[in-house]
Formats: sequence, structure tokens, C-alpha cells
Amino acid sequence: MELVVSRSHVSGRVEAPPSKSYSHRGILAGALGDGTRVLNPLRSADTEASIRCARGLGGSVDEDGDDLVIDGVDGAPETPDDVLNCGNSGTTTRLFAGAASLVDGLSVLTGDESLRSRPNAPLLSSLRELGATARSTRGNGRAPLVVGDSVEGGKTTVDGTVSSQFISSLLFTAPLTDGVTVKVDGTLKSRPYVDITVEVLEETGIDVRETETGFEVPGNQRYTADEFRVPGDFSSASYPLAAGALAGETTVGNLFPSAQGDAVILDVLERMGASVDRNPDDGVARVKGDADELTGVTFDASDSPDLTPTVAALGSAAGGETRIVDAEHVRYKETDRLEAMATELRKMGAVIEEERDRLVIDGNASELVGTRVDGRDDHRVVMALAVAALVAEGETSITTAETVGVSYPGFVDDLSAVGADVETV
Ligand SMILES: O=C(O)C1=C[C@@H](OP(=O)(O)O)[C@@H](O)[C@H](O)C1
Ligand SMILES: C=C(OP(=O)(O)O)C(=O)O
Repeated sequence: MELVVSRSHVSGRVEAPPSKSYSHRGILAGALGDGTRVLNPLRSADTEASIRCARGLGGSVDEDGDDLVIDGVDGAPETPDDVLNCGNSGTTTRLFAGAASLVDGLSVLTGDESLRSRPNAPLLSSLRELGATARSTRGNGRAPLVVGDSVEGGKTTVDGTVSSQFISSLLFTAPLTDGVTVKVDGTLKSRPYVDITVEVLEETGIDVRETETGFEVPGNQRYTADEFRVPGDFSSASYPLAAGALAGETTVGNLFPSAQGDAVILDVLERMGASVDRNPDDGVARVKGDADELTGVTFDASDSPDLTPTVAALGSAAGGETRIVDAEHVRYKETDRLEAMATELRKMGAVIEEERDRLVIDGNASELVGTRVDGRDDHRVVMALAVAALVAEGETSITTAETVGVSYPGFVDDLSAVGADVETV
């Protein structure tokens, strides 16, 4: 499917979809415990992958209106009947690899081509240190993964510079072992996602302690939470908010404060010169702006990698220089998003220098003109290119647009609802 976007003026309100990160965690905690009602979870391709894995390990997951009712395994996941198909979801793969290591049998976790290209070696090595079998079938740290043989617990050191999901996985697994001490090596990237993990663990009755060097989780605990409410997703909201900053005004609801690092998008837009109003009590953010009046900023991607495509689109439309720094880990996502955004935005006329850990965008030299660009089968690349297309002259066609269903199935309808000229073909 292609998304065809023409230069547009936007104005209107949409609601942020439910958070992908909180939804995955609610599903996992429910499945490992004695059951939970997950209120208002995100229903998207990625969270369906976590539902499949929860069922694969013996949990039952049923829909009840907008909620999911999960009957969990009460600390004793089972050997799956089949492979655990994690689709396109890195979070599912890493979190459920940990959960599957608790089982005395073996599980195979695999997914699509993108997923099978992503790194897991540091997590596999930690799970082995903790007593499990944890291998990549091809010996390259990538899925398919084979995991199991009852992880016991103990001490492990994990590289924090590749993916915070390795640490989240160990923290979710640890309460059902004899206890785990995790030492984090290097500067932890994507730190706010570990904060989300800690928040969810605490909310589901788990004791987790931060130490000088990492985390400590006592063993033999139980997941208990009758219900778990999922907040709105700031990463998804970044697209309609950026659209407002570039091309008119947008209001986004369901944005109550939470541990999400990507809430920083509102500060980024403000620093670029957009007018930003936020009311945390009502969970509403309103952004107003015009691409011609925005100026470039330096954006540190270490805590908020998923905002990188959005900020790259904004920087290509704004004047001045935008520097996206400390972003090497953004190369390990569904695609190498530094390369993907640099290459595709250049096709539209952006002037971008790409280095190993950064993008430098010369907004003054960039003049966006619609053309055909490749969404790379990456939901965030597609959505960010669509935002850039709102201010490009003429019409932009973005390939592989169906992939927005990975995290934001209502994306095209929401862009349309704020008045963007968009069409799928
Ligand atoms: O734990 C999570 O929910 C996530 C962590 C981040 O990944 P990394 O920790 O690999 O950077 C983020 O990019 C991803 O979309 C969701
Ligand atoms: C990187 C992402 O997700 P995951 O790691 O779960 O595939 C994302 O949603 O941008």
C-alpha cells in the first residue's frame, strides 16, 4: 500500500493511541501472574505478537470491549506447542525470550526478516549466565532464538548501549527465579523504557531495587494486579503533534503524564519555535506552528530513539541546523533509521549528513519537494515521511504504508481527521 500525501494545512484534534510499551508489559505481567484486566491496551500488530506469545506460554487472553482479560500461568509458564511468532516486534522478542527461559522445555522465538536481523546476543549471554539455555540458531545473536531449560537466577552483567529491552527482559524474568542482580555495562540507552518497566513491575506487586551499578530483584515473587491501565503513547502522538508544528495546529488528547521519555517531543517542538500548550491534568497538548518559522535544534536521541524519524522530518522542514546526536542505537531498530531517514528525506530535497551516531540536517539548504519515497517496511519511517510530506511542494508517495499498523493503526484516519490531504492507493 502506498500513502499519497499532498501539501496541506492541518487543524483539529485526535486522541493519542494507547502506549505500545505499556501494553506489551501489561500483557506480559498478566500472563506471568494469576491474571489481569488490561484496560485500553493498544491493539496493533506488535501487541498482537505479545498476545500470541502470552498464549503460547500457557496464558489465556480474551477481549472484553476495549479491554483484554488475561488468565495467567501464576508463575509457571509452559512449553509452547509451536514457535513463538514475534512478528516485527523487538519488545515482544526480548521480553518473551526472558519469560520463555523460565520454562523447563525449550521455546523458539522468531519473526519477520527485520526482526531476524536485530541483535540479541547480550540478552542471550545474560540468560545463559543465569543458568538457562539461550542461543541463536545461526550463532549470530539474531532470531530464531532457542531459549529455555529453567533459568535459575544469580548475577549478570549486560551491555546497556544496544537496547534497554535486554534489561527490561531480565527485570520481568527475575521475580520468578531465585533472584537476579543485573549490572549494566556502559551508558544505558533508552533509559526511560527501563523506568516504564520498573513502574509496571511495582504496579503489579513486584519488588525491584535500583543499585549503584544496575538493578536487584529478589526471587520467588508473584505478579499480582487486578487491573492495569494503559496510558496514551507519546511516540505515536509525535506525528500529529509535529504536523501541527509544521502545518497549522493540532490538539492531541490522552496524553497524561507517565514515565515515557518521548514526552520530550513537546519540549523539542517548543525549542524549535512552535507554540505548545499542555495541560497534564486534562491530558491534552496543543501545538501550533508554521514550518517557515521553525528553527533547527540539537536533539539528544539517547533516551528517546523512537523520536528520531519525527525530529529528522521536522529538521528537514525547519530553517537552520538540526543535529540528532547520540543516536547510534537508532540503527538497530526495524531498519537502520539513521540511514533510512537520511536517504529518503534526501530524495525529497533535504540536505543531511550522516555519521555513525548522528544526523546533521541543513534546514536552510533543504527545500522539500514531493516525490516517491520508500517507507522501508518501517512504521516510524512511513509516519515521519508523511509528516514531512505535509510541507513538501506537490505530492509525495510513501511505499509500504500498511506498516503503520505495527504501532498506530489509526494513523491515516487521524491525519485525515486533522485535515491533511492523504489517500492510500
Ligand atoms: O522497551 C520498550 O518498550 C521499547 C524500548 C526502545 O527500544 P531500545 O531499548 O531497543 O532502544 C524503543 O525503541 C522501543 O520502541 C520500545
Ligand atoms: C523500535 C520499535 O519497537 P520494537 O523494538 O518493539 O520493535 C519501535 O516501535 O520504534
